[in-house]
Amino acid sequence: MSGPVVNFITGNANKLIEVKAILEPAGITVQNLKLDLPEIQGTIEDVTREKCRVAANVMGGPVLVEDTCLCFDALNELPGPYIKWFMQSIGHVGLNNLLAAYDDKSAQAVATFGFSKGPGHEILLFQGRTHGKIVPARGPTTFGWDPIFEYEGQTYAEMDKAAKNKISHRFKALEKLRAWIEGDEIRTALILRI
Ligand SMILES: O=P(O)(O)OP(=O)(O)OP(=O)(O)OC[C@H]1O[C@@H](n2cnc3c(O)ncnc32)[C@H](O)[C@@H]1O
Ligand SMILES: [Mg+2]
Repeated sequence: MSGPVVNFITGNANKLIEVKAILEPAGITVQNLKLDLPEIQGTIEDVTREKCRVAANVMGGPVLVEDTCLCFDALNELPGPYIKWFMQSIGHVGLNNLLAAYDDKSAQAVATFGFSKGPGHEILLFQGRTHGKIVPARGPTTFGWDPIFEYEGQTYAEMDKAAKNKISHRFKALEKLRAWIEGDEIRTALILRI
C-alpha cells in the first residue's frame, strides 16, 4: 500500500463513513478498528488525549481517535463531551428543552482528533468547530444529533452528506490533520506509510 494510512479507532460507524469520505479523496487511506475507549470527565482536550493514549497502548502503534462535543453557548459549553450520554438519556426533545429557559439557542459542534505515533509518544490534537443553533428535530434520524443542529437554515440531517462534509466540525478538524500529514514528507513516510 502506498500513501499515508491512518488507523482510526472508533466504534461509531457514521463517524467512520464521514472520515473516509473526507480523507480518502485527499489520498489518505483510513483503516478502522472498533474499540470502545473509556471517556473520562474533563475538558474537551483531556477526553480526546486520554482516548488516544489508551488506544495507542492497546494497538501498540500509531492511532487516530476523535471525540465529538455539542456545546450550548447558553450553558457555558455543556453538554460538551457528555453529549453522547445526554442524547441517549433525553434525546432530541430533551436537548431542546434544556434551552427552553434561554433566548440564546446557539451551539457549537466540535470535533477533536487525537493522533499518537504509539505508546508513550506525544499526542497531537486537531480541532474543528462549526457554529449553529439548536432547533426541534428536522430531517432523517440517521446520525446522533444531526436533526437538531441547524447550520445556515438547514439541519445537518437535512443537508446531503457531501454538503455536511464541506462545512462540518469534522471536516474542519480533518483539514488541519491533512495539512499536518502533508506538511512533512519525512514524518509521513516514517509514521504513516505502511
Ligand atoms: O467510539 P467513539 O469514536 O468514541 O464514538 P462515539 O459514538 O462514542 O462518539 P463520541 O464519544 O464522540 O460521542 C459523541 C456523540 O455525538 C454523536 N455524534 C458524533 N458526531 C456527530 C455528528 O457529526 N452529527 C451528529 N451526531 C454526532 C455520537 O453519535 C455520540 O452520541
Ligand atoms: Mg465515544
